[in-house]
Amino acid sequence: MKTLLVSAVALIDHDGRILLAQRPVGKSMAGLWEFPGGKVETGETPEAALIRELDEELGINTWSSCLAPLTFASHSYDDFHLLMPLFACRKWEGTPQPKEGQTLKWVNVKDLRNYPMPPADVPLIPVLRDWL
Ligand SMILES: Nc1nc2c([nH]c(=O)n2[C@@H]2O[C@H](COP(=O)(O)OP(=O)(O)OP(=O)(O)O)[C@@H](O)[C@H]2O)c(=O)[nH]1
Repeated sequence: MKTLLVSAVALIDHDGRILLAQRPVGKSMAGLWEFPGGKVETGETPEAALIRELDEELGINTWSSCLAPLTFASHSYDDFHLLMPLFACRKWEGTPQPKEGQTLKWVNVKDLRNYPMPPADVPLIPVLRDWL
């Protein structure tokens, strides 16, 4: 099975809330809440992929030095294996906007489990809770 490398980030605001994006209708796993990010392209570092995706999806800018490695997901879906580093980021430029039809929501860490997430993300929730 193919391993897909996806880079994702927990953006953390001044109140310690995390930004979740709801996958739009028409995509796989529509309606589920996920961390901003996306596929790492050939020749790209996970950090560069994330900086690019944050610009494309949310219209914000950040820097490699502001991306702290936090944890990762490793999960087999039916047709691929997902390997997803999760970074934490507290510093960016601009205000996140839903540029790709997503719904955005700032969520308190203790409320994360009320937002249905892709199966790969579920084990990440306690890590965030312990870490924040
Ligand atoms: N960005 C992001 N992707 C995730 C998370 N959890 C998770 O399983 N994924 C999966 O990782 C892949 C991310 O790729 P992507 O974001 O570039 O792809 P996409 O929205 O176009 O989805 P697609 O595969 O349906 O075309 C998707 O298959 C997505 O379902 C998460 O928390 N954040």
